Amino acid sequence: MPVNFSTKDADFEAQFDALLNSKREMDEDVDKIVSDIIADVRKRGDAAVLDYTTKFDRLELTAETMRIGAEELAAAVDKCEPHVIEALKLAADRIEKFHAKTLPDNLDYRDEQGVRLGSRWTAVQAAGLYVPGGTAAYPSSVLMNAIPAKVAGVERLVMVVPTPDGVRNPLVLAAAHICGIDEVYAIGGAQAVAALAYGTETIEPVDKITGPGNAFVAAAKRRVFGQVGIDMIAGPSEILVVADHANDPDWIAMDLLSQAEHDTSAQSILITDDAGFATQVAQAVDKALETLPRTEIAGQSWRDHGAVIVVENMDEAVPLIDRIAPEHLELAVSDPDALSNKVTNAGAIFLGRYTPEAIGDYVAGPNHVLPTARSARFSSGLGVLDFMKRTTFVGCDAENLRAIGPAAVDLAVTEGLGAHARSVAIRLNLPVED
Ligand SMILES: NC(=O)c1ccc[n+]([C@@H]2O[C@H](COP(=O)([O-])OP(=O)(O)OC[C@H]3O[C@@H](n4cnc5c(N)ncnc54)[C@H](O)[C@@H]3O)[C@@H](O)[C@H]2O)c1
Ligand SMILES: N[C@H](CO)Cc1c[nH]c[nH+]1
Ligand SMILES: [Zn+2]
Repeated sequence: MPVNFSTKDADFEAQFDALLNSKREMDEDVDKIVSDIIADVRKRGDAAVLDYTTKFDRLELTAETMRIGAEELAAAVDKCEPHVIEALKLAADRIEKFHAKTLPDNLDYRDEQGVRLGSRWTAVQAAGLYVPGGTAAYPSSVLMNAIPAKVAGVERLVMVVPTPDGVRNPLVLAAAHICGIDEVYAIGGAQAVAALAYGTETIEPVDKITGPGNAFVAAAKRRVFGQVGIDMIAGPSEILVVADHANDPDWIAMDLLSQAEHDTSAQSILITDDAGFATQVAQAVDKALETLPRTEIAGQSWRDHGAVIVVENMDEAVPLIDRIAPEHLELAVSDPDALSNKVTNAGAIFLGRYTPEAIGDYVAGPNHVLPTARSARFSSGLGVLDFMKRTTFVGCDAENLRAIGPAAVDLAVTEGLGAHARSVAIRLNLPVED
């Protein structure tokens, strides 16, 4: 059974803290396994990647066959149902349009002293895109990774995707082809992240690794940060649904299960102001679980990590939402804007009874690669800016260097940095007193 408690309970704070601190992904065992895998890939390169692929994905590859060639990617389009390709293209188009609107502007101006100042955005040169594939194939995650990278102008896109038992999902490959990715490797988990970060004999390292994955992928991204950039920790999925009694319990149950079915470590939470409605939803979840294809995974996630919290009124929900900082926040209430405007920490917000989170997973337009494990307190969903970096520039001439330079000389002297002081003073014929 999921945990079920109310703000009226005397031990509410203790129960809420236990929920916040429950470890769903980053336990020490996972971190140890991942650090060993990364060290091994650094030492043995391709051989280690191939060994772990045999171990975890149960398939024998070679340095040559781990790459999925451009012809296979193109041929995959014909293996998919035309209406599904159309759906993929509709999704791609909407995602592209949304992300294009988020391209940043450069800055170039002269300030009051006439000093030229500005900043300029450029794309990272090579990006590694992690597409999950352990327990389900995620063609949508190909789009969500690749499209912002393309919009940003990344030159080299390298996609990795595990293919357990050697099963290559045609729609994943078709999505790569449609997005114009031509360097794809059939590898996953920590070994793929390590290969992208450090390189192997076959795979050139990248500058930035993005994309979602399970606990092993999330831990590996944490570990390689610094060697490469990462987008964020996009680990096992989460949903927090805030729903009043005016909802259909079956709808809300399915929304909770839509994220539970991703992973046994996924987390679904319901906050409601009606205890009777909470019971109806819990019953509806049990009923829905009988019909779902991934009932084992969804059921385990719901039992082990699910939670139902009853509040006295919806205003009480706001600080709880901010403390949970969910990946997805669904506001199934009559005035979603009123609640939404008060929330600070959430990866993505879904407004109103007719905006199920799943619409954002596929076709809405904003990215579905989102921060999990409370990291929405300080990070955002994947976007164009994740594939770009900002360079600032400054241009002085003799006149405006004379206006602002003496202050720099003074500050350099107080920091005891004589060469700094002199590199400015020498241009202005100023004396320096250390
Ligand atoms: N936060 C987001 O934005 C977002 C988006 C989509 C998916 N997801 C999450 O992505 C995840 C997909 O998980 P998945 O497992 O299906 O695919 P995955 O590709 O993330 O992981 C599969 C890989 O995990 C590694 N692995 C599995 N068991 C291991 C073990 N015992 N030791 C070491 N490595 C091991 C293997 O290398 C395997 O190839 C889910 O948790 C889902 O919730 C998150
Ligand atoms: N809900 C996931 C992000 O947590 C993304 C996804 C992909 N396919 C379906 N859903
Ligand atoms: Zn999903």
